[in-house]
Amino acid sequence: MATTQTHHSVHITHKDHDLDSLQVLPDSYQWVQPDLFPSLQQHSTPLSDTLPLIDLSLPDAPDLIGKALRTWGSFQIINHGVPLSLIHAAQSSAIDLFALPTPYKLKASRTPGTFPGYGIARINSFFPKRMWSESFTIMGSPLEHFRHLWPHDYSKRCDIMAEYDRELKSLCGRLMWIALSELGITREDINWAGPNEDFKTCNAATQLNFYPACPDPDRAMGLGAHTDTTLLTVLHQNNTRGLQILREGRQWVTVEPVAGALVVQVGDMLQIVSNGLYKSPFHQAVVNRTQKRLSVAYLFVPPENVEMSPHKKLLNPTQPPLYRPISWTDFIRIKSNNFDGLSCIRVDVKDEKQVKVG
Ligand SMILES: C=C1C[C@]23C[C@@]1(O)CC[C@H]2[C@@]12CCC[C@@](C)(C(=O)O1)[C@H]2[C@@H]3C(=O)O
Ligand SMILES: O=C(O)CCC(=O)C(=O)O
Ligand SMILES: [Fe+2]
Repeated sequence: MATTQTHHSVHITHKDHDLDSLQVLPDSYQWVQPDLFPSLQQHSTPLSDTLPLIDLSLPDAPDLIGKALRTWGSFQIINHGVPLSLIHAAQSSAIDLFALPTPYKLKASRTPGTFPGYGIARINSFFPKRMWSESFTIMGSPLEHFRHLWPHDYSKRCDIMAEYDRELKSLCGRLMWIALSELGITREDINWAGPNEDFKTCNAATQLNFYPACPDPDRAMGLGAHTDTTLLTVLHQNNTRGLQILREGRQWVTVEPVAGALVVQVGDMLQIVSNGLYKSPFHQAVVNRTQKRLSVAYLFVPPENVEMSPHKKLLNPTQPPLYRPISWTDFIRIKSNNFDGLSCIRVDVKDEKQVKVG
């Protein structure tokens, strides 16, 4: 595993494989698991845990969420208020998109240096082998791309994605206040939640991930282990298993698909704000021999140029800040060249003494 960007371009070209048509796993896709997690091999006793499933409509939800965030950095929620019909409509547009012939999809390719559009995940560039997946990223309106993909039928699909963005943004605002309140941080303590204190000033991307059925799933990887750069990621997976979360740095735990549930994960930015009390979990997506898999990830990020830093309410002489202040714009730039972006902004012991706490 390289720590700086060395490997593949993240743009799909005509020369790339059409994964659906392959009967044998090409060498370029034969995954080599990075030696990132040495303790994975050392422990023989499995942790027989499942990711907490929380009913957001119940009064004990905030308490359970606080606990899940401090232990797993993740949980699943039901009764979250996002209409299931909308989730299914977004998912069905994603299925239609990836089913289009490759030359069509290439018309909506990401252009170098930008995120929106069709291609492979940014993190491909850090790994020596290719991942068994394709993706489409939506930031703002997908109109220009959708017009190429569905010249006669783009408008309704744009409306669905706009509605998905509104609903998920509002859910993320709710979840942000729960996560912060559980740390004792109140509305008076945050000055970047926007005029209505609902985090509507935050930005987001909707990432559609598609994992075709794979002829040799044990030797391939859908999406390699990574942490998200976000504040929060809220993910819907279809009814096919694949998402795995690294538990206590030592065991991959499969997140069981639950109809209508959404998986919530802490991202690096919330790890910074919480001064490491909430940790962004490593996660990966494995693939399947017979079933294709689809996930829709909502990546909720801070306003572009506001500096995020460990919240001062969480700091004291024995708990000094672990990270230096950084904006989303600067941090995503660091992460585009460094796999472990958080280590690049960690305050080391000698600097800690110089940082004023309080
Ligand atoms: C908001 C974002 C998070 C993301 C980078 C991006 O600007 C848009 C794509 C996102 C995504 C989705 C798949 C996994 C991930 C690591 C990647 O390669 O692209 C995340 C990025 C991230 O969290 O850094
Ligand atoms: O497909 C999945 O379950 C994981 C997707 C993911 O990690 C992401 O989009 O960041
Ligand atoms: Fe992710």
